[in-house]
Amino acid sequence: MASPQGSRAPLEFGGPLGAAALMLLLPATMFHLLLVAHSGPARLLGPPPYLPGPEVLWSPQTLLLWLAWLGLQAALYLLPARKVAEGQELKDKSRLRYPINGFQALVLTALLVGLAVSAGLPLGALPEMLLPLAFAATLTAFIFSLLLYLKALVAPASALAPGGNSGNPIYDFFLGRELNPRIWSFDFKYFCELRPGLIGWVLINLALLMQEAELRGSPSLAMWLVNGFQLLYVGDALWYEEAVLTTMDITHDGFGFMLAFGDLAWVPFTYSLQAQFLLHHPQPLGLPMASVICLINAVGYYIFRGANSQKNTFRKNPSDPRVAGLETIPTATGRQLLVSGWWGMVRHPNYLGDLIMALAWSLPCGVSHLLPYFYVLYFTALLVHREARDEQQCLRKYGLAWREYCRRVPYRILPYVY
Ligand SMILES: NC(=O)C1=CN([C@@H]2O[C@H](COP(=O)(O)OP(=O)(O)OC[C@H]3O[C@@H](n4cnc5c(N)ncnc54)[C@H](OP(=O)(O)O)[C@@H]3O)[C@@H](O)[C@H]2O)C=CC1
Ligand SMILES: CC(C)CCC[C@@H](C)[C@H]1CC=C2C3=C(CC[C@@]21C)[C@@]1(C)CC[C@H](O)C[C@@H]1CC3
Repeated sequence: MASPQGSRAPLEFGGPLGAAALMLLLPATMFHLLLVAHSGPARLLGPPPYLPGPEVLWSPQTLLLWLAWLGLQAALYLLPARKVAEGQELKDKSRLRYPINGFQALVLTALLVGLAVSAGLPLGALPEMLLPLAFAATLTAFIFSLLLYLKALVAPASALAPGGNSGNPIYDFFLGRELNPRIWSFDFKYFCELRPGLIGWVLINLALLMQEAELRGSPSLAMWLVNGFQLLYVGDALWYEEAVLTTMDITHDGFGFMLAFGDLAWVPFTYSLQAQFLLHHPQPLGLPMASVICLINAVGYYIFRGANSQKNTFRKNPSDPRVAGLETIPTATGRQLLVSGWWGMVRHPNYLGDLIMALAWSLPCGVSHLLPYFYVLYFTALLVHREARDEQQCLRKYGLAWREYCRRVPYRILPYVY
């Protein structure tokens, strides 16, 4: 039996009360966004146009469709991978192995969807099903988190996450107790983080584009831009899938409601908000403005990819010629911290690039509504909070060396501002 050994870990997210509030607030926000996106006024801060009854939210066919989607992605996950990567060292000094076939899953999904559409599958009908689909995803996330919580009760103490084991059931259910819950080699957290939600997001975007084409004869330039930018982002995440193995979600956070809901429901149904908005609120966009927006996205992507690749290359092999010339700070753990290049500009250059891209995804929606800028606002809050969490973890890991890094690189995300 697992013992609640993590009571020493400081409570995050406002403790049990904060966790309980977030468990209500996050699904409520997601449904609010889905409802207002296709209402006439589309007011982010206004009331929803109506409160959906159970007949709108619940549909056994939609639940089956959602489960079939999860099943398809699980089957693609189990296909032979081009590479099997090792994760970070665990408490018991072992390392888990992960298949690297996410990009392959994206391509195979695209082929299957293409075949199904040419055989008459009405993909353009998907936008009408977003509410019941989001409900099915939320329900699945709740039940799944409950099963994960129960599974952790019989997990060995070495399998538990540093947080998420406070002894308070609400907090632990939210944060997740077990670090890498698996059945045989099937890793639930790694699977959920990158597959059903991320690929589902671009599929929803595509369905919205197709419905716009049905409604108006052809997709608008704004819709093309949003689809293109977000496909690039998802394709990039799956192409560089191995990098997710060093994120705090995989190495530090347990798998509980926060990540299960975030991965399965929040990502596909709220990250597609701009495309949902555009379907119901067409925006004129000329070529000059579209070019400026493409440039903003390109700058964001350049910083995001440059920073992530520089750190990943350095972590894999510090003597790689692409990073060997960079200045570093030694730490007591034997690892080094980069203090020049992208990581000498601010302490989280990858977040800066990500935020610039977030802005580029909203700009095609014009400036008449605040709603499509929800992602920028939410993402800024998420990254500021995430940066603070990472900072605490790095301070614990690297102590004085981290303080020295903060002295030499004083800004966190935005040079000279924050
Ligand atoms: N769209 C979305 O919803 C989200 C997107 N993201 C994106 O995912 C990506 C990964 O983000 P995230 O996991 O938060 O964190 P990072 O990729 O920024 O990783 C942080 C880790 O990098 C290492 N590190 C920090 N500073 C240095 C340095 N100077 N030199 C070398 N190593 C350093 C430390 O780990 P160590 O030393 O152990 O290697 C630290 O814990 C980002 O691009 C982010 O923008 C993240 C969250 C949500
Ligand atoms: C529901 C809450 C508000 C919190 C949910 C957080 C999750 C949505 C995010 C936590 C970390 C994530 C990462 C990504 C997607 C969003 C979640 C799952 C990426 C896969 C996005 C693409 C990047 O290239 C890598 C990211 C890793 C972290």
